[in-house]
Amino acid sequence: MGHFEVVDYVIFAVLLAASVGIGLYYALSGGRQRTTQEFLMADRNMGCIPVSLSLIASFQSAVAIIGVPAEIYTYGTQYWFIGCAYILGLLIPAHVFIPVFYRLRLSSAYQYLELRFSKAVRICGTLTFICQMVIYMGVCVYTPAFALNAVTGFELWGAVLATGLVCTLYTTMGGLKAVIWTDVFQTVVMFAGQLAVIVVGVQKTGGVSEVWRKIWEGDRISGLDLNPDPTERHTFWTLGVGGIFLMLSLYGVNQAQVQRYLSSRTEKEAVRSCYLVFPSLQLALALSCVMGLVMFARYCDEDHSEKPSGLSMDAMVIYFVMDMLQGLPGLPGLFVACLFSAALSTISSAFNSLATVTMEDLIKPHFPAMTEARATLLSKALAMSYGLLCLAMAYVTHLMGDSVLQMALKIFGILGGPILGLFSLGIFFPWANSTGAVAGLGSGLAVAFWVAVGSILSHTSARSPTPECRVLLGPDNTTTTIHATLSNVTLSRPSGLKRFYSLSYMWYSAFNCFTVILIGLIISFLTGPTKKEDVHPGTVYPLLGKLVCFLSKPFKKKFYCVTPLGKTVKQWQPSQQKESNGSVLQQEERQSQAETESFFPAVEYETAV
Ligand SMILES: CC(C)(CO)[C@@H](O)C(=O)NCCC(=O)O
Ligand code: NA
Repeated sequence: MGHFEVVDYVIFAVLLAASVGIGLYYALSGGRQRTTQEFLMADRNMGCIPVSLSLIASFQSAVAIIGVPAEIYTYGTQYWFIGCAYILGLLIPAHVFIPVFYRLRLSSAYQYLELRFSKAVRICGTLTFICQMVIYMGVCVYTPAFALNAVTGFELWGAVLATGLVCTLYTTMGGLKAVIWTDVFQTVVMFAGQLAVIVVGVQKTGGVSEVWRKIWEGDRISGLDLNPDPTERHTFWTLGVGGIFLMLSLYGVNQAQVQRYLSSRTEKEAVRSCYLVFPSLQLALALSCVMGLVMFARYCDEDHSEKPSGLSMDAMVIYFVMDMLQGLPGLPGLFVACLFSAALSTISSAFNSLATVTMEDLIKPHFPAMTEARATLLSKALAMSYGLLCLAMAYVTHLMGDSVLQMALKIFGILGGPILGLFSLGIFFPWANSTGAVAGLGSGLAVAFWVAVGSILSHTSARSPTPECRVLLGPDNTTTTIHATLSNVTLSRPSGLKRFYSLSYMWYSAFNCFTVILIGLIISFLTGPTKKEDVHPGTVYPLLGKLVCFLSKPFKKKFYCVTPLGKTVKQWQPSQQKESNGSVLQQEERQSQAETESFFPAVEYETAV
């Protein structure tokens, strides 16, 4: 099993070489990466197409390429309903988070936390983000190397090292421009590899109708599961509603994505790129779900005995791919390139965003006099050290033993959920104060770890039955017996604290986000809520104001704690002055604008940038 021919190695080598080539190109062209503006922000001059492809690439790694088919193969197509969460999960970032962040002209999303709350909140947020991305990176580097090694004997740590080093090289040389343009190229390779497996797989399994018949008879197409039980692992509610919060934490407030929005030429271009993510992300989801279905059709009526035993479901996906692509020179290489493209594009985004927050949030504030040359050099050194750290994290992942998809989504929920809560507290609740924010984040993280560790220790993490496909395809009476036994198992539910621990991991983002908001608001009201005039202009999205705008005027005024965004901020943006000059402003807005301007302490951030 798993013979690579010369052409396969060539394709893989071309991928790595092209990525390094793009890095080299941006190291030598443009401003030659001599300013942090270029290295970390791509000169704020990107168009929407590369940005949108780069946005999908950030969180679509080999984890999704291997993990989603494994999920579909084992549990059926219920996971596909996460596609419903993409609608609000992208509309809200496009119309709430992007306007707030873009108009403040930030470099790092965490600058927002200082403007809205205080330096302490900013540092707490940054540290949480660093933990999240470093742990996630470990999973990303490890996954393709591990899966390939299990099936093909591809050297495990060699592959980990190659990924880590190549990625560090082009990220360090070419900055965000190289990261975005390699993402574009790598996303195309990723789609091509998945498509190749599906086309060849369908052909070898007997054509589309045969594949469909097997999937249908094997009961792999899941209906809409509307079970409201929050401990049920995957239902429409956990995926379609819980998934929205997962998407918000990734596409709304994650630095890797915010940095791409901020690198866009205009705010409109940033919003457009967010919209363009929708079809591509649906395509990515569909490709990996279909791959899982084809894998099912391929193996459901086959004897499993010839397969290597002890392979995890994730490794089984690679086994399937190699099984399909053997004897078609170049295609195994294309798939390996697909896996590593997905991984590289994610890891490079992580390196660059980590270098950015470390520089902008942890180092620069303490050394305001640092020269641009030194800051850029230091950013490069940071990108490189995170590269080495990620190799170490790959080893930690090696010691865990969850399915990789579940592991990645849990990390997003446990650490990303509280970060989402922190930003939401600032953006939607003008009363929240700095003490409340720190307390909220702290308790959010504590509860998140409590539930996560509790679920590991009590082994009650909600699990659906895992039927072997062979069994389901057996004679009718066998099928019914098995179903009966399985539903009995599902009926006995844990109680008390155990039930709390068995909360579906798809709810982690939402649950942890709400903990932060709730505790944050309680503590804020106890310690004295922030007064309207103390809120930094442009940092609050008047959600409540918009919701009650049909009510009476005094009521409306009460809820508009901060000037509606946009108009005000454009006023003090010298570069955008022309745009707002022409617009006719309402009396009320003009009034609050004057009010707002007087509260701007000459906007240090503007002058710094
Ligand atoms: C981020 C989502 C959930 C968006 O569908 C998806 O890309 C996914 O499941 N990602 C898993 C993490 C990863 O691929 O690294
Ligand atoms: Na990726």
